[in-house]
Formats: sequence, C-alpha cells, structure tokens
Amino acid sequence: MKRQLILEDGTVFNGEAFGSLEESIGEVVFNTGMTGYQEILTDPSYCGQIVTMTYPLIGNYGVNRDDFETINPSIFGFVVKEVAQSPSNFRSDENLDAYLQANNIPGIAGIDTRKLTKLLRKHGTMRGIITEAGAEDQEAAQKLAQSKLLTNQVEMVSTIKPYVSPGRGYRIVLVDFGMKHGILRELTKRNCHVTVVPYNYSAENILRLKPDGIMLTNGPGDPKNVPEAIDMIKQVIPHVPTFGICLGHQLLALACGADTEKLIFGHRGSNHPVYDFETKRAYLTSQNHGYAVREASLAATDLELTQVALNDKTVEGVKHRNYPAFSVQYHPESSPGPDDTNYLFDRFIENIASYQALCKEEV
Ligand SMILES: NC(=O)CC[C@H](N)C(=O)O
Repeated sequence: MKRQLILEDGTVFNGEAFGSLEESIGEVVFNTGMTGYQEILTDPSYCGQIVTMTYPLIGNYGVNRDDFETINPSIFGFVVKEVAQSPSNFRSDENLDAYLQANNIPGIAGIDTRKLTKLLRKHGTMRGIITEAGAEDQEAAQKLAQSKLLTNQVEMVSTIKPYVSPGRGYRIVLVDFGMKHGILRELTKRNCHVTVVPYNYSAENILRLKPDGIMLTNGPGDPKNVPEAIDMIKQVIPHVPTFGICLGHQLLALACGADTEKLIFGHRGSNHPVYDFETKRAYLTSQNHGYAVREASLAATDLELTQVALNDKTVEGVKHRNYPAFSVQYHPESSPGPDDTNYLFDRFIENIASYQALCKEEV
C-alpha cells in the first residue's frame, strides 16, 4: 500500500506502508545508528517524534524478547529506506513489520532517507505527517500546518504510581521522566533497591523515602515543559547524591540556574564522541537529544563543565561544585550503543559511599 511522508516545508516523500496504517504527525528526526532499531523504537524519549534511520536496511535481525527499553513504546512513526521482511537471527521472535503493527506504530519504507536526512540537517528538524498517498495531499498538508508540537510528553510516558524494584544495596529513588529499562538494569546490577516515582513526585515525598541516591532519567520533549521537576531537584540536591541522564541532566542544569536551548537537528546515534576533561579521554557514546545545556549559561551557576561533544562542542556533562550531583547528556546505559561510559553508574555508587562517609565524619 502506498503511503506518504509530508514535511512542513512541503516536501513529499512517496513510499510503502508497513507497521500500523494510522496517520501520524510528529517531529521528524534522524538517527545514525547502524543497529539498535529495537531499542530506539522503544526509547520513551522519542514520544512525539517520527524517527528516520540513516542506515539503509532496517529489520534484518528482527525483534527479540530481550532488547526492549519499555514494553509500551511511544514513538510516533518510523521511516526507513528498506525494511527486511524475513529477519535472520537466532534471537529474533518476530519481524519489524509485525511488531509495529501490534504496537500501533506507523511506518513508511522505500524513502530516500539520505535526502530526508540532508534536508533535516540543513533546515533543522521539521514536523511531518505519515499518511495515505492520494488525492488528499492538500488536506494532509493543512492538518500538518495546523498541528503543534506536543508539550506534555513526559506526563504521557512517566509512571502513574511509584513502584519498587527491590535490592539489598543502596536505596535509590529513580524519578521517571520516560525511563529506559537500561537505567534500571544498571542500578539493579549494582544491587540497588530502586523506588521508581512519577515525574511530579514532590521533594518532600522523595526525601521521606530517605534515599541514599537520586537518579533523574531520560525523557521526551523540552526540559522547560517540566517545571515541577526543576523545583523538586532544587530542593533535593543539597541533601542527596544525584545523577542525571539526558533529560535528567538538562533538568539538573535548569534547577541550578543554567539555561537550555534547542539544537538545529540534535544528536541521535550510537557513536557520538565526547571528551571528558577530568579523565582527559574521549569516549564513544549513545545519544538521543534535541536540546542541550547552553555552555555560556554555566558561568553564573555552581556547575562545572565536565564533558563536551567533539562534533559540535556542545555541553555533554556537568557537575556541581558544592553538592554531590553530576549529570551527562548522553546514555551511559547505552542500549543501543557502546558501553564505554558504563563506569558512570559506578561513580554514582562511589559518590554515595563517599558522601555518607563525609556525613559520618561531620557528626
Ligand atoms: N533522551 C533524552 O532524555 C532526551 C532529552 C530531551 N527530550 C531532548 O531531546 O533533548
């Protein structure tokens, strides 16, 4: 069946339907990962977005039971050059088409994804609509023109009620802005007792749980759309070691008085090089973000710049000068991508240990 992707600048791409046949409007973004489509499709940070993969063949190793980043995907659409209908991999349980159909995710294949990506790189990300091909182009273009980018994606993907993943180690409160399972996995691997709480859980309620550490997760959309979390973070960071990832990093920076901005086309891929001023090393990282902390805004805060992106020199990591809080813009839990920066979860655990030792000394 024929389908179309229409961009807000009027460009029309003709392709073939796969996945769900629903119509969808979202911000069209590109991801440069050669693999990892299952994790990308299920990363809640993509809520509100239509993702195009620059790698031309997608779906060749199928979809398996183990690599989901959430069981409830919220991506708005998936655009590929060629979709593999007969995957070949011992872990594969179903093909991509069946997975997208079962989860109501519209797809479009047969698209010149190189042309699409070049357009997005030049003009910046644009809104787009995936729709049935045909005489109603005008109507679809009009619908697109009248649409607005969402502002409540965090509310859409965060847990409604708190829940616990028990462990015998440190007690961590994980604030769920659209958590990838990989983050929970890294904490439970380190024996943490994790209490996952909704994005709007108050500082008072978090502190009442007497956490040893607080983890601020990744999540979709503009960090400025989550003011309640910024307030909460201001109140908890003087008291509890905190680690922020991606949206969590942006929210930590905003809570400390820094500013964020929207990048032209963002960073989405599995091989983004980052330089760490402390270890004087470069790491390959997995990334998915459209916003970034404005470096110039750090000067007026108590935050220190710890890491930068080597491609465009944007902020990739900060740490607080007085409180045991630090954060990174990329995904140290990887999934998909390299696990070079997995050690940051160990650093978080070490921070908790040294903070508690310091508190004991002071008593
Ligand atoms: N992966 C994330 O947490 C993304 C953060 C934010 N939504 C951005 O696009 O910048």
